[in-house]
Amino acid sequence: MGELRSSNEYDELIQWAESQGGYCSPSLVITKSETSGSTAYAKTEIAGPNTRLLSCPTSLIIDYDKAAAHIWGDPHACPFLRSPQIAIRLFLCNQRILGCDSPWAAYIKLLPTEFDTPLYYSHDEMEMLRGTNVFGEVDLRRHAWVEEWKRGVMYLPSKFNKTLFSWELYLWACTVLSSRSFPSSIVFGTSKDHSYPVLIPLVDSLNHKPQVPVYWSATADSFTISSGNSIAAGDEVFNNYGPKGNEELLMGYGFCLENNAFDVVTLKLRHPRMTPDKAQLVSSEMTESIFHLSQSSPLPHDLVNFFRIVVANAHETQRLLALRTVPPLSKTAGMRCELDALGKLCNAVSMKLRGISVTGVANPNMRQRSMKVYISQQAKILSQSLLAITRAMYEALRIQPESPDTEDITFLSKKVYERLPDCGVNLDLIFTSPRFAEFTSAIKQGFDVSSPSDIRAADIEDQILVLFVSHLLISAPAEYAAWLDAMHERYNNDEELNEDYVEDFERLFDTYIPPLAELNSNIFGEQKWTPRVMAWAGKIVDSEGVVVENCENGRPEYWIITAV
Ligand SMILES: C[S@@+](CC[C@H](N)C(=O)[O-])C[C@H]1O[C@@H](n2cnc3c(N)ncnc32)[C@H](O)[C@@H]1O
Repeated sequence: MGELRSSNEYDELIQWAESQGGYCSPSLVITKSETSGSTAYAKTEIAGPNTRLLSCPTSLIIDYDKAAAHIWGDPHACPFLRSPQIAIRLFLCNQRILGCDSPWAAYIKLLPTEFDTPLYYSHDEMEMLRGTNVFGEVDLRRHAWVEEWKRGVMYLPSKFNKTLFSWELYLWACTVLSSRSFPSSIVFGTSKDHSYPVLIPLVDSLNHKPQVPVYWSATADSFTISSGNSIAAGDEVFNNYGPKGNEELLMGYGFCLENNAFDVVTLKLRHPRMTPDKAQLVSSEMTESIFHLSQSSPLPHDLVNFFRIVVANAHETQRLLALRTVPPLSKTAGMRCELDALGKLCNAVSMKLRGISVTGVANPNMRQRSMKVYISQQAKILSQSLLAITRAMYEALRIQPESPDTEDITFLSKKVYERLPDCGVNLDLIFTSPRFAEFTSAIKQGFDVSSPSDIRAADIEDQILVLFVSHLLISAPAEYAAWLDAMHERYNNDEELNEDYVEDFERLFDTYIPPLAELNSNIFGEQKWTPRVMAWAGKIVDSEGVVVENCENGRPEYWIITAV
């Protein structure tokens, strides 16, 4: 590789571009900064708006046609029409190999050769990212680029010395493209679906500042960036790379922004196996769905809806299908579904939050600073999401919002948990309620247990709940009338309680009911106790329950929601 660096590097770049029809505003000075390559400043005030800053002639823009023609002689002979970025990366590699002999030498020699993107991180640096999306993404991206590199080099015409096209050189080309390219859809008007990255020498010398007003304009002859407002003398002159979150900035560009208003947490959720009705509700052929949490939208409707679909029982699924045409806010399929969906979402978000941590380092370097900003903002958005989920639980349980509002999630979660006895039953409630003392006493004797913990330890929670719900179905207490009616309508029919299903409960009936009837004939001696009633209760226990974490001891509890 030829030696490329010179002292007045940026002047040479400007002269080279201007000699071919390019432009650099006389008010601009481009210098080399310590940390992030070139930085542009306003030498004198730039009067805005719409003052031309930099232009690159189309003849110098590095695009697919030039890359393909340069390497394969004829763009039609290039095998990468569908992956134009491969041709451009190979082209860039070759320009670097050519050194001073490259027609783009004035540009290539100024391109950075070291990057702070995570593909350049050491093992220890990667460890600091453990638990984040970037941690997993790095290996995937490296793998994809390595495969691309192998394919690219394989198809290089024989006139090229393939041994010079090393993986390190290809990675450099990939990173140059990820950190400073423009989309062909904007530069050449190619369709968005077929957009690919192109390099625009000189115009790519500006750093990123979100929301800074700039204009990009393309003509047949050149591509120009103009300022959208006036810039005072001495101020840095920025481009605006678009609304990018820190994950995208870190992966593609190697830096992060503090208080980045466009930051998001991306949640990729694999689809569990779904019934055809649920698959229809998800309305995607994909195997996973992607959601973005942000400060302004910490609990997106489509994310909650995805969890509703995942947790919905058959009846709730039908309700969701019927509600499809209703605006997103009203897509609830009842309290149980809401609680289950929000609970599972809460677990997923908490797990993600627990998986990441900011490692404190004295005198952090640029990479460590970026990671700290990235991870702490991810944690902040995840915490906001947990708060929004807890508030949504308030709404689902019809609890009056706190006044004044609080962000204390522990306090809010405690209130949610305390509300549950008004909406459902669990083992603990059955065991402590005087109303069910007679039932509980027979269970204690019959099963030789003294508490709900004993029942859970013996792994017979389901059976006890089936006995309890059967007891409610048989005794039909007035305060459960509305719920019992709903349960009758949903599950007490021949389709739900078919012979095979009821047969499974015959053994349960024979094992439990006669001995319990001896202990308490008042409750268990009733003629109404049949395998079918127990099967009906079994359906209810299976479908109308929700696992909730006890906020005091963190233990999962199974609640049957009886509010309708
Ligand atoms: C298109 S280049 C911008 C000009 C660049 N400074 C150069 O070396 O030519 C993009 C790179 O500049 C740096 N950069 C851009 N904006 C930045 C910012 N706001 N903070 C830190 N680095 C930035 C990053 O290294 C990024 O990969």
